[in-house]
Amino acid sequence: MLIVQDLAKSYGTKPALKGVSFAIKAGEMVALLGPNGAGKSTLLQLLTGLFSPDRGSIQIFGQDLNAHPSQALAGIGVVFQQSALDLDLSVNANLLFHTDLHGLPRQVARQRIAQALAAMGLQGQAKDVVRSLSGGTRRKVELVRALLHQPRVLLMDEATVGLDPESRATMLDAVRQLATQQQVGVLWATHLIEEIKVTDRVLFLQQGLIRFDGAPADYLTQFKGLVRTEE
Ligand SMILES: Nc1ncnc2c1ncn2[C@@H]1O[C@H](COP(=O)(O)OP(=O)(O)OP(=O)(O)O)[C@@H](O)[C@H]1O
Repeated sequence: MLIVQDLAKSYGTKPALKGVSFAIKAGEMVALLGPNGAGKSTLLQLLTGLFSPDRGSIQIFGQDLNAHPSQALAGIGVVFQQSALDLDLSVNANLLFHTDLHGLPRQVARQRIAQALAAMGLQGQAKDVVRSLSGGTRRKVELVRALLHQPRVLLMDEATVGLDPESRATMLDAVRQLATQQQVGVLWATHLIEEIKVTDRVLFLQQGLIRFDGAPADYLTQFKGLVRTEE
């Protein structure tokens, strides 16, 4: 679903990524970890096409991001830590804005939105203005939004930060099910042990390089001091 090869990026003379390679398979949920400044945000920004790498390549569902950006980006869904919703619009209007951007016919879009909201238990909230929703509900709407164009890869950038434990668990369950049942590949940036445990694999980034790529249990044995339990 996602193939990253020898990715490098510097800001001026300061390297942020020094040659990062990994792949994510269909249905695989991968935790992305690393201390502050490790290069996680840079990696996620490169994966979303926000800027170009100095070296290396990214392929999303067989499309090269550099050569075919719009086809490649059509295969990716993103939930950022920062909200991407318009607080003054209804849930429905926000979601339709996203499906319009992706060129989905309105009839298809309305069906998908209704189904996706129901799947997250939000069927009663379509007409609510986003500003009136709780943080947890807003984040669920963000997840619905990220999935409406049916991406093959989902990027979650510390998407549960600021949520209460119950909302975190709901998001985590929803994404875990999505990976397993719909074979979406997931890259989940986090610092929390609870979130790492349910993933299939851990990528640990440090100073722009992958220092660990393997099973969550092995990661936790080797690097336990570097992750947190829920605050
Ligand atoms: N716009 C920028 N200009 C200059 N340097 C930058 C810029 N963005 C990031 N950096 C530097 O690149 C390195 C990697 O930063 P990055 O934000 O990718 O790490 P991170 O793992 O996401 O950290 P955090 O967890 O603190 O967000 C750091 O040394 C950072 O200071």
